[in-house]
Amino acid sequence: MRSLVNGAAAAAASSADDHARCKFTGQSVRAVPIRVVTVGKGRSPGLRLLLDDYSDKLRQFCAVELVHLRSNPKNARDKRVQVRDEDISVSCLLRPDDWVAMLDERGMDIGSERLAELIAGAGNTGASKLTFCLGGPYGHGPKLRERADVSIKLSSMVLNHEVALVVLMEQLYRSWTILKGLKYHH
Ligand SMILES: C[S@@+](CC[C@H](N)C(=O)[O-])C[C@H]1O[C@@H](n2cnc3c(N)ncnc32)[C@H](O)[C@@H]1O
Repeated sequence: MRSLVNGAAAAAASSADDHARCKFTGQSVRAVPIRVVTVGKGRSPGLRLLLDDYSDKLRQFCAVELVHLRSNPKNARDKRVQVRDEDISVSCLLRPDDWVAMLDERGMDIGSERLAELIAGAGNTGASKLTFCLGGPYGHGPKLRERADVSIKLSSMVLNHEVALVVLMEQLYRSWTILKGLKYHH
C-alpha cells in the first residue's frame, strides 16, 4: 500500500511539472461572454454560495450568465420524452453565433490548459457567446449533441449535476487565470 501511495505521489508531482503550456497565455484574448446552462431542480443554498463565488471571480475577466432550466418541463413519464423536452428547451436558447460546449461523461478528456485554449480559440471564431451546457438527470438529447461544437468530459466518473457545475465553474475561472498568466494555476 505504501509503495502504491508513494507511486501515486510521484506521478502527481511529475504530472504537475509536465503541465502542457497554453499557447494563448499572455496574448490578448477577446473576452467573449460565458453562459452556463443547466437543467434540473432548484439549487441548494450551499451550491448557490459556491456559484456566486466563482461567478464573481470569473467576472474579473468576462461577463457570466447562469441559466437554469426546469428538468422534465412537461412532466413526462417516459424518460426519453423527458430528454426530448429538455433538449428542446436548451436548443431554443442557442443562437447561430453561439459557440457551444456540451459537458458529458463520454466527452473529450482534456486538461485545464486545453480548455483555456478552447475558450481563447472560440473567441477568435467571432462567436458572440460561449455557451456551456450541462444535462438533466438522463443527459443530453440529439439536438444539442448535433449542435455542440465540442463535448467535454470533466471526470471519468459520473458526477451529480450540481457537482459537475461547480467543477465547470472552477475550470472556467482557472482557464482565464491560465490565459492571463496568473499564479492561481501552477
Ligand atoms: C447526472 S448527470 C447525467 C448522467 C447521465 N448518465 C448522462 O448520460 O449524461 C447530469 C449532467 O451532469 C454533467 N456531468 C456529469 N458527470 C460528468 C462528467 N464526468 N463529465 C462531464 N459532465 C458531467 C453532464 O452534463 C450530465 O448531462
